[in-house]
Amino acid sequence: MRYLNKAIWLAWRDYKWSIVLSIISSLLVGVLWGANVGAVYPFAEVIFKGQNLQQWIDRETEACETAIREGEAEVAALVAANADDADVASKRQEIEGWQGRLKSVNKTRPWIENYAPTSPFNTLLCIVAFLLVGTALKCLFLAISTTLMARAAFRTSKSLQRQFFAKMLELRLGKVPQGETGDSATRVGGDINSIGNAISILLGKSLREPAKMIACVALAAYINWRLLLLSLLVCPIAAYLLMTLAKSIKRTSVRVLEANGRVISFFLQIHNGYQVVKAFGNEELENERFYRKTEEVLRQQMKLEVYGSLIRSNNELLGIGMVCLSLIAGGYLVLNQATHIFGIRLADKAMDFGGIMTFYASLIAAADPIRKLGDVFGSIQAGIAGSERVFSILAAEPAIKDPENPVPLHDGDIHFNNVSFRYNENVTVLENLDLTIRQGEKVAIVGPNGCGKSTLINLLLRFYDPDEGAVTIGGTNIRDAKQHDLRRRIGLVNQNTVLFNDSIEENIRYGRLTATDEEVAAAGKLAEVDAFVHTHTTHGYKSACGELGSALSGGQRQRIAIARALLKNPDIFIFDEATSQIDLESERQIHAAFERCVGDSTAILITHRPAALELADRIIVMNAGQVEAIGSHEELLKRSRTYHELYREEVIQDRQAA
Ligand SMILES: Nc1ncnc2c1ncn2[C@@H]1O[C@H](COP(=O)(O)OP(=O)(O)OP(=O)(O)O)[C@@H](O)[C@H]1O
Repeated sequence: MRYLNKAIWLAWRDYKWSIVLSIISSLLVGVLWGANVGAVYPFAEVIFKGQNLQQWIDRETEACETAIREGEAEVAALVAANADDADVASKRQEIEGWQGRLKSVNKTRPWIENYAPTSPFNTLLCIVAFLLVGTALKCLFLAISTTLMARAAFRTSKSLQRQFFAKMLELRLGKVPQGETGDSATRVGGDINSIGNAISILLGKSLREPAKMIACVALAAYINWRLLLLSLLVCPIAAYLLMTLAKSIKRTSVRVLEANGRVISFFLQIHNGYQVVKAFGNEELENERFYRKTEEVLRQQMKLEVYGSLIRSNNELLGIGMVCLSLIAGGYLVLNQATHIFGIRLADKAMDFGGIMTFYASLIAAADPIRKLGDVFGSIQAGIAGSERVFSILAAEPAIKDPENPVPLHDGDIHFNNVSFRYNENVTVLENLDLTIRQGEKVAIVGPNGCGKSTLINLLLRFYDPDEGAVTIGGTNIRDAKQHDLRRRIGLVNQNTVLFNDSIEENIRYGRLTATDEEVAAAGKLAEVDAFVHTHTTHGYKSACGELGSALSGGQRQRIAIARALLKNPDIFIFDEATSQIDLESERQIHAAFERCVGDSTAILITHRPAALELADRIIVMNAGQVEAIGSHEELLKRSRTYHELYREEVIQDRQAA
């Protein structure tokens, strides 16, 4: 509940007035509900007996006065006969009951005499009009209450979604476990919606229905509080069952959310990797796996349904239990015109027909909100479960943070200073690595697969922080600068080029959102996007790239990525080459584009390709997380065994490809 309270506090902070007005409207709904039930009394007492209100008040006054007179006579007789004190006190209490009743009748009398209609039929019309107006007003306040609360709840859940999105971007850096995509998708979708739903129910229905219930219970208490207490005897048992079920509902709600996350993760994985599934003919297997995952959701959802129906039954039985107890006891009192059952006083004075009918009506009317509250339990528990999952993410500290007092970065050489790094405890990826890349220099980094080349770039971009050592630019540790200040200087074209599902033009503009159409076109031209955009696409730069750039080839995607990085006008250009996706002609075009685009910037090229090595002033050979050798192509062929091997393999591959 602690986390759901946080969500409620957020709603309160931002939408106070909506909530206040909604709560006032809810309370008015309750009052009007009780008032409508109160109309049963005049129906039973006045209309059924064919009287008007004036006749009724006269009859009431006479009945009270007679009862008081007879009671006082009985008390006098009891005192004279030296009867038991308790009997005398009990009789006196009864007289006080009638006196109280007479007092209220006398208070009402002027109103009835001045304003009430004189014929029974007109009295009936007035009661019907009161019912109609009361119900119309109740509907109006209900609409106001639900609309205002929905506004506050939905806006809060949208704001939570925005916070979650920003947090997700913040948290995706560094060595924190990232969780499954589907799980995050479930949190930002289903979980946050369940929070909104719970806020709306907690501050709406959960106040409105009890308000209705309280109004009815208050009316019942006014008529006969002792009988009401007797009716409420079933409440503790029902409350205990409710608490037990609430715990189970919360636990199961968490399981439903988690299982749903797994279904979505699996769906996304197969959705993206469908070609592999098809190519290996594993459709049956994946259908079977998906079936099992959805079965798990179904199992938990069915459990939730059973708990929900148990809560509804519990509440319904509570309502009917209250009514049954009062039916038996109240029926006995009225039929026997008694005030005691088994020697226990249950009424101040003998109850009349109208009184007991209104009492029953108010208990039945109180049972309806109790039944409705049965439905809200599941939603509130789902909201509690959802809020725990969402707020635990919102409260998480990012692994990569800006320093409290950031210093500005200046252009200059890049130093990897005795850097060691591991993604997990067991495997060291970079070990005591020292490397300097001079400002404006073009270097190529080569090395066998998995030797840590991309990791080096990840550290330079501060996607991770080194475990030991430091990365500096122009003598400043990049950890002392703002992340934005660092990354705005770097243009990245990485191995798995990610394009968004937008036009080619907009994907290029992503490098600098303020770039004009002309600047975008110029970057496209320089990066050789022009070479395919006019011949291979239907709408030129306006053509869509497809989801993750799926409508384009690997080489085309990389050229768009180069144009995008170029538009940023970076000080440092990083090009992590995905050689496997690209044929020799595309590779040539990409290298030409790269050479033209880099200009005076520092350029780091991660490649295996012999052709690309010609673009570099120096070649850095990495092996097993360390710099093994640095030099020109000719020097390295002589000095570095690793380089020699790599070069030979690539040249053979190129020959075969040609
Ligand atoms: N996010 C990660 N979590 C855990 N281990 C990782 C992660 N990324 C890379 N590694 C591991 O770190 C090592 C270095 O990976 P890196 O991507 O830096 O190699 P690389 O030299 O760029 O390889 P390639 O030439 O194949 O791209 C590999 O053993 C890899 O399995």
